[in-house]
Amino acid sequence: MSKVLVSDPIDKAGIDILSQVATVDVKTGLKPAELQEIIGEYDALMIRSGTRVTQEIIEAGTQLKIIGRAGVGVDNVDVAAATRKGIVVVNSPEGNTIAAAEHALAMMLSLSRHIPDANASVKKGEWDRKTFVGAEVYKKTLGIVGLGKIGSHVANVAKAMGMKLLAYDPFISRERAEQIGCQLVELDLLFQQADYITLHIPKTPETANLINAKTLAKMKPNARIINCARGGIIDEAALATAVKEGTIAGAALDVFASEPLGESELRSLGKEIILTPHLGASTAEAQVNVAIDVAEQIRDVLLGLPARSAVNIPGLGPDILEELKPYMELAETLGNLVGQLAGGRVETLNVTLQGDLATNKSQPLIIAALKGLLYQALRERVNYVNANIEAKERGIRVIETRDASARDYAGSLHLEATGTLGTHSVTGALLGDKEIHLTDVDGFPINVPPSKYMLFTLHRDMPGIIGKLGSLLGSFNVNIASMQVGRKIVRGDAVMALSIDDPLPDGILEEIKQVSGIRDAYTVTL
Ligand SMILES: NC(=O)c1ccc[n+]([C@@H]2O[C@H](COP(=O)([O-])OP(=O)(O)OC[C@H]3O[C@@H](n4cnc5c(N)ncnc54)[C@H](O)[C@@H]3O)[C@@H](O)[C@H]2O)c1
Ligand SMILES: O=C(O)CC[C@@H](O)C(=O)O
Repeated sequence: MSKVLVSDPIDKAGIDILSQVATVDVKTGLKPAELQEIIGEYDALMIRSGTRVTQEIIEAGTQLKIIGRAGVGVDNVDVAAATRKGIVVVNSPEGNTIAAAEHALAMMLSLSRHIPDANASVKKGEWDRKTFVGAEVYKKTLGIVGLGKIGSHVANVAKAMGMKLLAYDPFISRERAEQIGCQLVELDLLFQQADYITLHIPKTPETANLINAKTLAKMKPNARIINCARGGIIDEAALATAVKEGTIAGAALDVFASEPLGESELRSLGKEIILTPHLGASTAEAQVNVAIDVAEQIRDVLLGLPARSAVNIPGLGPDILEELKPYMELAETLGNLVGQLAGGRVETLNVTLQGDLATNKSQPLIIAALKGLLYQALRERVNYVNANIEAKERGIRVIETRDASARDYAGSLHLEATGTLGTHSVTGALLGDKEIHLTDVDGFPINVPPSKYMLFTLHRDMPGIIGKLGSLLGSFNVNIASMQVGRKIVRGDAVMALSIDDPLPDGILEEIKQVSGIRDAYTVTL
């Protein structure tokens, strides 16, 4: 049975799902060295933001197949190191969207009405109504930096509260922003005009210290900043100075450059600053959502299925996966088959999406085809994560073609592999949207479902050849489950595809090649 380590507090709903397929150890609060010491025993690691999965941890995770982040941000995982080792990294892109958006809105209102300090004052026995006079958000301008999932929900609620919305997000269209009720503006204008600025962007080299002494100086003296996104987007020292000097009116931070927050000037400031300990995702609902979302993906990967929100498998979102999953299996089978027919070292793989498939996303199919192609060389070490990298390292050139006019089947996939021993091609389609069929081998039309053990011959279409081959296989006690001949012209060249019950015994392939009329023979295991 597989073993899963859960190293941060995760809702029981997730643990229950993992327990269906694995032994689950929950060990929270491990020091990096302790995690490094034990990670080698585990097939999967499930974390929240508390565990840092560094390159050292990944190197020590010799059995690791998947790292599941119960949340959005994977900045506490060395994704590049995981990718190099073929470890899938999954997250829950939407499970805590509402929780994080509501936390940002709560921060905005708390800042405006000084709720945390007023509450603390009453609890101390005071009744001070003068110090805590606030400001309304109604008719004020909210500047949203990052109009993704969380930013959009914040916009919807803020609009209902009567706020005017400005947004800065270079990756979304003006139309999309307008749909959400936001005016898309340049960052400087947002800084100059907003009464409230809320950050909903990832931390990247472009966004690190986006809020600094220079940008703070552009803001209005009544401006308040909310950061429930990522620490390090705000220069904390510059922010503390700006609040102390009245350059801006206040800030509410849920995330910090270094967590847990250590010694910080921010702690010494008054009601203008609100600090929470990375609570954006901490609602009962969000924790159930992210735990289930990620645990299901870990379960699937441990069962050999693809994950729906893998961050290191390019182009494979949940919607795409749902649609393309059967075709990915087709691509992988064809890749495995053509790799074995080609033998030797494959140098070029031509991937043609035919018929209805021509309008689909090709990247997941190419990855699956490469995974199949490299299986003979790498076995279980190749997966959807590292197939691309492994292919590049082996110098395999991938050429993608689309041919919507190919209409033999509604949608089919054609792979052609050229290598040191020549060129071979296979085509396959899905029958009834599910069942894989080989529809062409080396240009000869056939229609057979692939089976675990197969034998292909290239031969001259002439009387007696099938009988000779049958007798030869019989003499080696090889049972033929099915057989089909594909030919283009009568008595010309032909391909025979045989499904056999067991692998061919050693030496028989050479004897098959000696049969008069048989030009070549290939045995494959799928
Ligand atoms: N505090 C918490 O507990 C908590 C919880 C959930 C998410 N988060 C964080 O919130 C942030 C937003 O999450 P999301 O789910 O909305 O992500 P998302 O991917 O849906 O949205 C991010 C948006 O930022 C935009 N963006 C990227 N670079 C930008 C740049 N340089 N300038 C402006 N916009 C840029 C993107 O185009 C995208 O629209 C992430 O950093 C995430 O890790 C924090
Ligand atoms: O695990 C958490 O509580 C924080 C999650 C949050 O930062 C995220 O990126 O999803």
